Amino acid sequence: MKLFDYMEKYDYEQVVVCQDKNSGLKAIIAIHDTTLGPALGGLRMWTYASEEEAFEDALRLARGMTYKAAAAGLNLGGGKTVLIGDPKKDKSEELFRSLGRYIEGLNGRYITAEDVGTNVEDMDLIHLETKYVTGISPAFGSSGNPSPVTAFGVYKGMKAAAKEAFGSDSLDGLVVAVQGVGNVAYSMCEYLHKENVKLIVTDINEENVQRAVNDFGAIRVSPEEIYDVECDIFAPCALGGIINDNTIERLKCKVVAGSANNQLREDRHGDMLDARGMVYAPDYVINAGGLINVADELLGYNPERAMKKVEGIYDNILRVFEIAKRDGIPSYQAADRMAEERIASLRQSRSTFLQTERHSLNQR
Ligand SMILES: NC(=O)c1ccc[n+]([C@@H]2O[C@H](COP(=O)([O-])OP(=O)(O)OC[C@H]3O[C@@H](n4cnc5c(N)ncnc54)[C@H](O)[C@@H]3O)[C@@H](O)[C@H]2O)c1
Ligand SMILES: CC(C)C[C@H](N)C(=O)O
Repeated sequence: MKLFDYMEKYDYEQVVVCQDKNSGLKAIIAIHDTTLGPALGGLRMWTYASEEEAFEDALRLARGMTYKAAAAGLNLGGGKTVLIGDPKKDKSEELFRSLGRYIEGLNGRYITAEDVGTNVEDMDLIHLETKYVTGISPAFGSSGNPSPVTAFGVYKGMKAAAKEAFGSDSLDGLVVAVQGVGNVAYSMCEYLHKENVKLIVTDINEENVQRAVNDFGAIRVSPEEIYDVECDIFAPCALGGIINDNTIERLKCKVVAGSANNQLREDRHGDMLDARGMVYAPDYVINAGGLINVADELLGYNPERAMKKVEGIYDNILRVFEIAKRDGIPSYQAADRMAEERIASLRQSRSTFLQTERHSLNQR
């Protein structure tokens, strides 16, 4: 990847490469766009096969956060951090504190939170070095683990997608195939199980599969089989890029709705879903619950207020389908349009000069 070409193509503001030999820190903080506010996005810890893969992931995920915040109506920009390492073996206090110092150095341009491979304890370590971290322990007045709230939003968004596809938002009796039953999907399955959904699950982590089988009577399949099962809704809840040339032909569902970020490997895969008459609930609209929840910390965290906003994902998903029909475009494009229009209109209004301390003549 040619870094500057890629940054210019999607108009990224900044990429920070963090290295600390002592703690083993190798991390990339990508800030995509801060028109709407500070870039808020999670910290992913993953065993990337190459540095290039890590850069690509950070950049793609950061841009996704810009769109997620804009579409959710939040006053936040988009950013993300990837930390190269194995979350099962490579975590240490020094590692997260070292990263915390880099985040502090950005002076609030970027605020972090949990993502795949990180948890509340990791955020608490980062918090020892910087206030620019959300999703820390509730004892600090924070919102804690965002995953159950993300799950609630995905559940609500899935109901909206069912309404579009089947004419009713009841999920009772439907079959949902879930790829990856980790933090978000486990809580999502709880909601689905209560609504009498038949669950088919897969995961590369045997413990997680077993938990879903035991707790929700889910049927297990292998990670490869999940694309071939007969189901009403396919819920991608693991990693990105899984809607692609190899998988679309195999899917036997009417709806794709899940928590994973960057589900479409390329935009054209959204066109392919549309051409096959499938209802796709755009990833960053349906999975915004965790972001909405941690963003509420910036106002002084109020769980009732946050959950009320997360419920709005139902209407937001319906709004995306409306725009898609109105403009004759696939749903992923409709979501992009909704987000881009909000950023463009606020960019315009922010061009008005506002006096700040920095410009004050009193400073002379
Ligand atoms: N946690 C949040 O609040 C949140 C918010 C928005 C989006 N997301 C996105 O949702 C997805 C899941 O997040 P999470 O926090 O639940 O992560 P997690 O790590 O707890 O869960 C992911 C699960 O997917 C499994 N998995 C990985 N590769 C797989 C494969 N090829 N096949 C089957 N299973 C596989 C993992 O073993 C794990 O159990 C991620 O894409 C994340 O970026 C999470
Ligand atoms: C801010 C966090 C809750 C980010 C979350 N991992 C997401 O992708 O939305």
